[in-house]
Amino acid sequence: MNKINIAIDGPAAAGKSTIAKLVAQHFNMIYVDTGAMYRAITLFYIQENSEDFDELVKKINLEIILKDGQRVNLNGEDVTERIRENDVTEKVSYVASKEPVRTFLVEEQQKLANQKNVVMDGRDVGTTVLPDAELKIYMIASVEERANRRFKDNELRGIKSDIESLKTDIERRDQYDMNREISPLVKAEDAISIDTTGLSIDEVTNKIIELANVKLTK
Ligand SMILES: Nc1ncnc2c1ncn2[C@@H]1O[C@H](COP(=O)(O)OP(=O)(O)O)[C@@H](O)[C@H]1O
Ligand SMILES: Nc1ccn([C@@H]2O[C@H](COP(=O)(O)OP(=O)(O)O)[C@@H](O)[C@H]2O)c(=O)n1
Repeated sequence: MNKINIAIDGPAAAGKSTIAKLVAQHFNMIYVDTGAMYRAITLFYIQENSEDFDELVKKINLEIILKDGQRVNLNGEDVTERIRENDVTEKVSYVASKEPVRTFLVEEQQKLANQKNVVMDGRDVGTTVLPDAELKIYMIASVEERANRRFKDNELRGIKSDIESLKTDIERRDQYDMNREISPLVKAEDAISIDTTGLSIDEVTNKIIELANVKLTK
């Protein structure tokens, strides 16, 4: 069976990471959550309290550990859970819009995928990081559905939130991500759009496995 890369892009809480992990498990592929990398650099930005992004990307020591699910180490400290907290969520779209940050992380992400056999999720994977990915998915869901999903997530993580403010945050980040200058969130021309509103995790996962099998048997 030949090797492929799968790119899954879309707005916050569309279901990208959950489905990407399951697809990667099914095909024994490597799973990369690019959002976690932007969150980690945002945490560093908060810690350093500096707007000098050229300096930040030079100083940061970011380590992505890709086994049994992705762990993220920032300057030697495991921050995999910490980067999900509200202070990071509030700033990540701003930090992710900065050119030095994007150049640095896109290069890191491309290194992770150069052996192929990667399922990578984010906002610009199919357009910028892996434009030659054999399968590209653009995953969406209604704001209502995504706020409800993120609310349940936060409850499980012990993070305080409410549906209305989650809806506002999700719409804010959607707008920020879609309207920024550098590699905005947009559906790649050759991406297949999947609206997961009302679909179960299994239904979405099986759909992508089906699409991937077509590519793998070519
Ligand atoms: N099709 C689906 N139906 C119901 N819940 C889903 C579905 N896909 C994902 N979820 C749940 O929604 C939440 C957000 O999904 P996640 O994969 O983190 O989204 P994203 O990576 O796009 O931000 C998770 O709790 C996940 O279990
Ligand atoms: N490839 C990517 C991934 C994330 N991001 C940014 O990082 C933020 C957090 O990504 P995420 O996937 O962890 O966020 P959720 O969609 O899971 O809430 C997004 O809102 C984007 O602003 C990006 O710019 N490019």
